[in-house]
Amino acid sequence: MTRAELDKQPRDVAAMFDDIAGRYDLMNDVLSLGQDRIWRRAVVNAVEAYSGELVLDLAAGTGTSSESFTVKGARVIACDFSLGMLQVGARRRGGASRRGVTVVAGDALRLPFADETFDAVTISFGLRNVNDVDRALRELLRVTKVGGRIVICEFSHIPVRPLDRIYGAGLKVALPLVARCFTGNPGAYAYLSESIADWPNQPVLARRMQAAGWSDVAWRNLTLGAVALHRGRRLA
Ligand SMILES: C[S@@+](CC[C@H](N)C(=O)[O-])C[C@H]1O[C@@H](n2cnc3c(N)ncnc32)[C@H](O)[C@@H]1O
Repeated sequence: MTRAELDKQPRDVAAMFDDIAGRYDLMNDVLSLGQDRIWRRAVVNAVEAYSGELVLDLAAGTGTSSESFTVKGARVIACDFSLGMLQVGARRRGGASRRGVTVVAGDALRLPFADETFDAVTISFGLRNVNDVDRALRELLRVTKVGGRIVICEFSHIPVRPLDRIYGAGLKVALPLVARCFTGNPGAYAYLSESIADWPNQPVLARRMQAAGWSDVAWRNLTLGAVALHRGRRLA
């Protein structure tokens, strides 16, 4: 049973996701009470990928969202460094390159793509797990075409402080408890609540995106701010 700590050592993070890959999508539905489907739909709308475009779905995991980006004809590269997560997804889709989605193993801190490859890049619930967020934001910028866009979906903070504290305390108790019933790795879900509590709030993440070189940065809260969608553009 492997769990990552808040220093987010890449080996621990990848091993933790390898460990929970089989039940990952089921747990998302259970723990979010189905809200994850609403969040994913919001990401697809924000990415707005069209025919002829190439989209990078970074930290794609099992690729639950990846296929949705192909609906209007875009092609998607689903990239992750957990081979366990990628394999579960590829098995489910019937292959590593199916229905407009191609799976590529890679690290967010050293993306295996040339400069200015993608029309849009997106990362859902992945950035929080990367041990050098600013470097990942710069890598994402590097592989995005000038004029291209980024959409980040991540757990965030309810803007009303006392509510956020109550919510955080609830997560700390509930996540490992529920995970104990459904998975053999409650530690991974203790890490989830700890990493959410430790994650910067919406304005701070927006400033870090700007510092990495992203322009027109804005965000929108989902589920009262429990999740936030940040967007930006590469202008130069
Ligand atoms: C919570 S899952 C999110 C999966 C998927 N995006 C989703 O929305 O369900 C986080 C994913 O980030 C991946 N990840 C974390 N750090 C990474 C890195 N440095 N490079 C590539 N993938 C990474 C993990 O392997 C894991 O699959």
